[in-house]
Amino acid sequence: MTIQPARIRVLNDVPPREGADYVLYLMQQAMRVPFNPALELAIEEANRLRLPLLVCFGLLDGANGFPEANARHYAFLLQGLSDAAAALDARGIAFLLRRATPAEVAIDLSGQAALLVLDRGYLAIQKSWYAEIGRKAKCRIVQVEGDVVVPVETASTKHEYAARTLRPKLQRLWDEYLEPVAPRKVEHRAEDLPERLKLKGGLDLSDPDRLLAKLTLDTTVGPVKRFRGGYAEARGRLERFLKDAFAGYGAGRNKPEAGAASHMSPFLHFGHISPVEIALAIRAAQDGDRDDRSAYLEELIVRRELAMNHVFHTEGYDDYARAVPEWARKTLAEHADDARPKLYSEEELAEGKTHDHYWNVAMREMRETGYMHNQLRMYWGKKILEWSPSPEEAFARTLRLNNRYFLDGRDANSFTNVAWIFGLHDRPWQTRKIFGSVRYQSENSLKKFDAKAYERAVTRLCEAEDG
Ligand SMILES: Cc1cc2nc3c(=O)[nH]c(=O)nc-3n(C[C@H](O)[C@H](O)[C@H](O)COP(=O)(O)OP(=O)(O)OC[C@H]3O[C@@H](n4cnc5c(N)ncnc54)[C@H](O)[C@@H]3O)c2cc1C
Repeated sequence: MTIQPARIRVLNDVPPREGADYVLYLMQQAMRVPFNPALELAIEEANRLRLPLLVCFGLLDGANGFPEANARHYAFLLQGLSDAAAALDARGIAFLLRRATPAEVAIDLSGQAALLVLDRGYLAIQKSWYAEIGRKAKCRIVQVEGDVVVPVETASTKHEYAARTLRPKLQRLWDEYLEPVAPRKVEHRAEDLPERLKLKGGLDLSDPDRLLAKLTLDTTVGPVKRFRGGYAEARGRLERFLKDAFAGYGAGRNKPEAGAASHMSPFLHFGHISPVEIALAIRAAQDGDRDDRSAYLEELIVRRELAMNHVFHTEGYDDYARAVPEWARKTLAEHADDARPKLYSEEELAEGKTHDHYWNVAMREMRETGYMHNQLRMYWGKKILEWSPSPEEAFARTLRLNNRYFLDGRDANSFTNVAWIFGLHDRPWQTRKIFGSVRYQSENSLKKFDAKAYERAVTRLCEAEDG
């Protein structure tokens, strides 16, 4: 199966270097071996040039750390990298993990590379690494989009107004992109790497939890037991979801207690599983009907890729003034002086010390286990807007809490969905206090599902974290 040309961009159109030691792949987003078009393209190129492949990753910590990442995120990241390193080794491919910025690692190793393959990524920090690499790497550079179904620029060339405007564009194209990525034969194994390249400065990933302890990180938010990173974990969860919970997803996805959620978001965020692999598994599922399938693909492809579209086209996606549409900022400003019957500090919110019992339960799930069901995330965010002194402050708090506690935080989905709370991708509704015409969510939405059963599930999950 060839890699769709629209996934590939040549950043530096020079011929592959002659007399090079390897083909280099900076695996900084698609941190997995299966369904990884960048990896397979790198293998094809290495075979063609009769070279081994070297895969690398730049690990940031301390003052250099990835923005807003803490020990919870790093634990999951390292577990996934350890899994990927073992899978690469099994295919005869060398993996080098260095404590440096991704740009430093790639630029340094590009000196002996025939060509460099990169993943794509649309957050500001990812774009800054790739821009630096594009300027300084000393060889041909090819970038491959492996973490969306339809490449962002192919799906649409503009900032989309809402899901309804992007959906038909994606639906027209997605069959073309829902193709398996066949593993290529590795013709020149890592043993072929010359002696002088015996990977100096590499970190040992055989025990990711031990490596975690050596890093300088924000440890005030710790690892969770509920989720362990890596492709094997992601695939296992997906299979359990398809067997036990997928039938009924269409009707049950709005019921947090029903278990009708795949929990794929942390794995998607870290690139531990491909959205193409998930979508193909959904299409092939034995259980579940048309409704379940289309509801899931709506979330996985339309909603997720709408978020990519927003971040791609919005320079200040983390800034209230630039991420929230004008009509929504205007109506929220008109109601900025409305009396707020309840006001909480960010600490009170983080600790779940509000008058709203089920909001506190949801906050506990997030704080202690790193996840919350989509239905409750909407309620959670709308209440922060209601209980904060201004919409600007509410936006900043929601984003900080989101990115601090969720394992899937700091994602295009995080920035887009937080902005959705404030009116992005939505339309004006009936006007009311504080919210103006931005959509409101009342406590009545808690009556649409079995909140007590949800609370029992959260208690069990949190006890398992303590045990
Ligand atoms: C205020 C708020 C904050 C959010 N923050 C994040 C975040 O930080 N990171 C994140 O990944 N998602 C976020 N979401 C979107 C959504 O809630 C999660 O993606 C979803 O709950 C993840 O759980 P799951 O994998 O079990 O979902 P499932 O229901 O099993 O859905 C499958 C996949 O579809 C995608 N998806 C589902 N719902 C949405 C959605 N509303 N928008 C975009 N993609 C979606 C996700 O990739 C998800 O993994 C947020 C939503 C809201 C309202």
